[in-house]
Amino acid sequence: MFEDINHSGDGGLYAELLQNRAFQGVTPGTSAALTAWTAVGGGQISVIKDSGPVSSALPNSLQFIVPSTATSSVGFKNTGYWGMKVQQGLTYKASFYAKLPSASSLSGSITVSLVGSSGQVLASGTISGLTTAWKQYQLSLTATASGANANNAFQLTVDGAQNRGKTINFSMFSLFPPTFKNRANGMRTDIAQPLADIKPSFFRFPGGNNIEGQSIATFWNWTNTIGPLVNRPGRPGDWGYYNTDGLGLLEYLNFCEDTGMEPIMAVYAGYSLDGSSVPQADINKYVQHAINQINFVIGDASTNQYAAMRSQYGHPTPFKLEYVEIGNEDFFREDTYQAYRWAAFKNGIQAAFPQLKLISTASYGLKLSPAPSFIDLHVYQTPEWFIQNNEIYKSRSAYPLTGPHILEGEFAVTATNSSCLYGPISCGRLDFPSLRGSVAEATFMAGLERDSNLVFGACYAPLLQNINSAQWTPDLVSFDATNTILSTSYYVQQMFSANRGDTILVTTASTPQNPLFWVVSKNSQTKQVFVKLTNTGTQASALTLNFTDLTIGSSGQATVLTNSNYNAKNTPQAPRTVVPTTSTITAGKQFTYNVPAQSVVVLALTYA
Ligand SMILES: O=S(=O)(O)O[C@H]1C[C@H](O)[C@@H](O)[C@@H]1CO
Repeated sequence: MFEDINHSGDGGLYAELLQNRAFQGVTPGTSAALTAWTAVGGGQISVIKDSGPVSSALPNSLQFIVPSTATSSVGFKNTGYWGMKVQQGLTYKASFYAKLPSASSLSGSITVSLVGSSGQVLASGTISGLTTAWKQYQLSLTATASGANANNAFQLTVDGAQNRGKTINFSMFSLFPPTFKNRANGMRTDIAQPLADIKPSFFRFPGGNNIEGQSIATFWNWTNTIGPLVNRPGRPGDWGYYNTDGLGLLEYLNFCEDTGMEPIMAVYAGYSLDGSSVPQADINKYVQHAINQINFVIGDASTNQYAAMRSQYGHPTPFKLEYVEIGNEDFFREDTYQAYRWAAFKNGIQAAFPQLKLISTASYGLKLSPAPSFIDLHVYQTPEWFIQNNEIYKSRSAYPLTGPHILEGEFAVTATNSSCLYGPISCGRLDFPSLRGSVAEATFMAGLERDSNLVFGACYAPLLQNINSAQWTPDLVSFDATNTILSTSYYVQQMFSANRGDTILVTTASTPQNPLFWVVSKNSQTKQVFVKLTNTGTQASALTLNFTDLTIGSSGQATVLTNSNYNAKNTPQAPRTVVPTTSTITAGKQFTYNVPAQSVVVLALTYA
């Protein structure tokens, strides 16, 4: 499940290295408008509302003035998102728009470089040919040395003595390292690769809260997130920072394709976080907006104008799309969801796309018409809750198969104190996932797998956090400009997802369940059996497995996540405290496996 929370996108998975690259959403003339930008050599910089902006989407420019007393090189630099990684041998793609606001000429060229924390030049190039018209300049910068740390910067300078008193306006800067699968405007490789390594089957996006807008006026409007970056205005995100929307609808879809994930795409459903609902009289405009969004994804480019945009931007064929989510957590405004919003979107979208599976986001059991066939349920709880509720969906009377099928679209152990699930660290909130929490999540997930005739998908949330700016902890993967920290819960997601059966095997327990929990499945393609086990207790426990119907190979692989400290965590200071270990075990039609204390185990067996 992905949304731009904790700088998951801007400053995270989206590989743009420059923060505040286009002065979106800032107030000209303020110091905040210059976030991440600083002057070099006495250059004078300020953000102005440009009378002749680079585009209507980007009204602000960086105005740079060479002091009349300049004697050496002067300019400015961007320090990235709490730093930026510069690696020797990598080629960085830099670009920006520039113009001379009044008839003048620049003597010499602009030097564009990557500089280390003590000013050493790590890469450098020059551009020239500025005119009084906006023009985009692009250059590749190959680093001849690595930055000693993350405190590197992207810098532009001119010869001060030669250009005293001159003014240059700039906008839409960009600096990209090599990206995941070399996608233009793509993803940061050392975050995308661990996500791909989970072998996820789907990607729920773009929210979560971040689709809803703080107000109706600022909902996630997909049309502002496609096309050339210079035409993307960005928007005030729902987690306290402005979203550039450089990571937009097509970038999400390309990422899904590059990692083999199927999108579970949300559409804005007319409820925003200030509690407002789009009035019934206006709702059909938003339904059409959603239909257009879906046509961008799966429409016929030869007949539909929004599908034609997809083709124009590089993807002529439709993407794969099976599920569309109607809003997010609309249980906060069940009155309007029940009265008209659900029906408007369900009926409107289903008429246009009969094959799509539409997911409700209201409470389970809320009477909706038409009745939803799919529903997204969220839970943030304590380790004990997840263990005690591992059979929550087992009851056919409480959850009939004829009722809505379930996406557990957000779940995580967030705290150790049930009266403080969303509170501060001081009252029991987790800063990073703990082994205890991850064992509890695995116990719950084993139950979801056992009930996968009702539960069609599950995903941990939130996915990512930049440790310099987190609004929500714990998160599956943490990072800063140079490091990525995979949590104990990350390993649980990976162990469960990468070892996936297509058929659940019924088991009869010879020992009491608690503190042992399990789910057994087989993959009829690979002829494998997966035994997923948790031991929530503090003592190892021997488990004898008898396979009555299958001929099991004599050896298998055991992947184990455990630690003697039940509260152990992978943190920036100790990122690999708890990592899975894999070993070969003796298996067969009957064998005993000693399940380690406080552990998550996946036994991968073969069958004839
Ligand atoms: O403040 S919350 O509503 O609890 O926010 C939660 C629920 C929401 O869908 C998601 O964006 C967020 C954390 O993943």
